Amino acid sequence: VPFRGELKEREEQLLDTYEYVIVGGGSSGLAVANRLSENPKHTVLVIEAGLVDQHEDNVLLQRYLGGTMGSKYDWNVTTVPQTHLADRVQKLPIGKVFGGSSVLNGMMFDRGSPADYDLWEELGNKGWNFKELLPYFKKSENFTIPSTKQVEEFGITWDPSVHGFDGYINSGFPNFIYPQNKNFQTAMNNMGIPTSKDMGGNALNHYWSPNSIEPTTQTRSYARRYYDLIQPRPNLHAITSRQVTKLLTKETSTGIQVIGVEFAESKEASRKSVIANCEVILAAGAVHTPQILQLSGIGEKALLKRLGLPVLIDLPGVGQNYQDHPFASMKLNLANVEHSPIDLEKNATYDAEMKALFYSSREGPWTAGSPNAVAFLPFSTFSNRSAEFLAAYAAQSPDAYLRPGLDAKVIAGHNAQRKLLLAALSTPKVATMEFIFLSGASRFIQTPLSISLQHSFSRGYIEINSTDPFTAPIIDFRTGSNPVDLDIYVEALKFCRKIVATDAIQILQPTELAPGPLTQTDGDLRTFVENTVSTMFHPSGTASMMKREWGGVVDDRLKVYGTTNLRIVDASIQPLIPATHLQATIYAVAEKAADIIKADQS
Ligand SMILES: Cc1cc2nc3c(=O)[nH]c(=O)nc-3n(C[C@H](O)[C@H](O)[C@H](O)COP(=O)(O)OP(=O)(O)OC[C@H]3O[C@@H](n4cnc5c(N)ncnc54)[C@H](O)[C@@H]3O)c2cc1C
Repeated sequence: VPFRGELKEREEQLLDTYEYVIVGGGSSGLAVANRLSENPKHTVLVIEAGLVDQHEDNVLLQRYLGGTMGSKYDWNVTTVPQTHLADRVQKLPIGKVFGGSSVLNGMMFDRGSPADYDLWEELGNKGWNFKELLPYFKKSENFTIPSTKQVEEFGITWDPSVHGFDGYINSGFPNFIYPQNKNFQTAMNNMGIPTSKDMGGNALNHYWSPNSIEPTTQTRSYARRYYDLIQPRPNLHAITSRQVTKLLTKETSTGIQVIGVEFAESKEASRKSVIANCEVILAAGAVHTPQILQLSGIGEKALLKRLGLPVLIDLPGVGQNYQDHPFASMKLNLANVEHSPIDLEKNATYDAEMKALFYSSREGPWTAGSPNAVAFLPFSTFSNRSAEFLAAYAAQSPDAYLRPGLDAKVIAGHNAQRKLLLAALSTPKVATMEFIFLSGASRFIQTPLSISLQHSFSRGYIEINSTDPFTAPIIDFRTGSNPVDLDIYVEALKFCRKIVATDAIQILQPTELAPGPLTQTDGDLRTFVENTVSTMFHPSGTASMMKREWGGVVDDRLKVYGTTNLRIVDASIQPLIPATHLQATIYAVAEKAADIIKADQS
């Protein structure tokens, strides 16, 4: 697909000034760039640090899902050793490529429950609730209804009123779904857990999760479509392989004005700059947006002073409130399944046959890879000790397990979050854990039944440790720093065993490989969790939309406090991570952000 905006190769081809300069051509950045450049009078520049993908198989095909992690399209960053996870260092794949993490992601395309987004409004952000986000979920989406065969075989249902049908990102089910996914649904239903008609308006209990997949080619549908599919727009420019190194600012009577950005091709290359007449928009993702702010003198005063940076705006919340969905797995061998994705790796003849099938008809296992069978369960659904665990959180003092030395404002914000979370998690309206049946997905390990805590009380951070923009910031998830978080995994693992014990799964002849039959006590299961939990790749929350006195970084117009014209539109702004995979929410937020920016301009 040819580029429809103008992709520039050299700085000399850029204009000196643009109306809008967007930092980061990732999932949110390309969506916002598209919408802002709809007005031909508005010149828009996207600056992206990474390369442009070449439609390689490991980018486009579900068969090779996960194959870009660790590649040249990944920032390849790691955390500091995680104290509460047996001191393990964690890899954090994030996209360094035009399209950002949407190029790398696992293609699950779902939403949180309405109550998840309503929490954002309850935190004081007017207009940020599910009802007001729904039109933007729809605007970003082009949903393909399931085939008659899938409806008949799997009983997939859907609600057209919650989907969009002409947005840029395709969503739908792959042409092939492994039959054993149905066993997971039956197991859930037999345990009294219903199947949601459609996760779009009710992402709770068991549901069939769509993928971000293009229906005709059965390939990845990703943020590049916001760029590739538009008619030529001479007012939309993009430059890649250029890293923004800092914001250029000036003080005005109404606050700090960001007049442009500085960028460079490499650490050694000379710094270039470009001017923004209207606004600079940060879309660099939850790791790099706080890094850019801190490098530019916007962040916690003590940090900036320690590094000898000017303190333009003392905003202690920058880089704090890091949230993710930590992830653990029970591994199973299923002796009685016809096929699982691991067979593609193990059996070259079978793989070749399935490849031929894919290229002749876009059918078969090469179209599958991303999970479709999931359950997002409220706490009391999977544990009869939910009240006890929530009481344990409630009994903690607000700062008990936060990072030592945190600013009082950030602690106050966390306290506000925990009060809302404690109320929400005691209802059936918000999920505490995701359970994913990966027999139809993972091609690397034997069928995992994965679990992921959706609303950790632990909080991590992103913090520069150098004034060199080419040095990665410190990434500390602080997973499990609140011990109750890890205790909940033990409950979830025990529930996994109940799922496995159902007739619907027993018929598949499962053998538990990990944690394994010898790991039975709560203490041993907890040790297993500490030794195996990793990230689900959902960094968020590090420049949160919250009140300034709560450590917020942006207001509900997504404007950075203390600035006149700096917005943030990426995963950093989510004050509380919703119980879902993040991409659909990222696109919806970006669509809404574009409308906010347009409205404030006129
Ligand atoms: C491996 C993986 C699997 C995932 N699986 C799923 C899934 O199955 N389903 C789902 O819903 N979500 C999934 N996610 C999460 C989802 O893809 C992300 O939450 C989302 O894409 C983040 O969007 P963003 O706009 O915040 O950041 P990104 O899309 O990461 O965009 C940020 C962009 O900014 C660029 N950038 C950063 N710093 C600079 C700088 N200084 N100068 C210029 N450019 C810069 C980056 O290179 C990048 O292109 C996954 C993510 C990963 C990494």
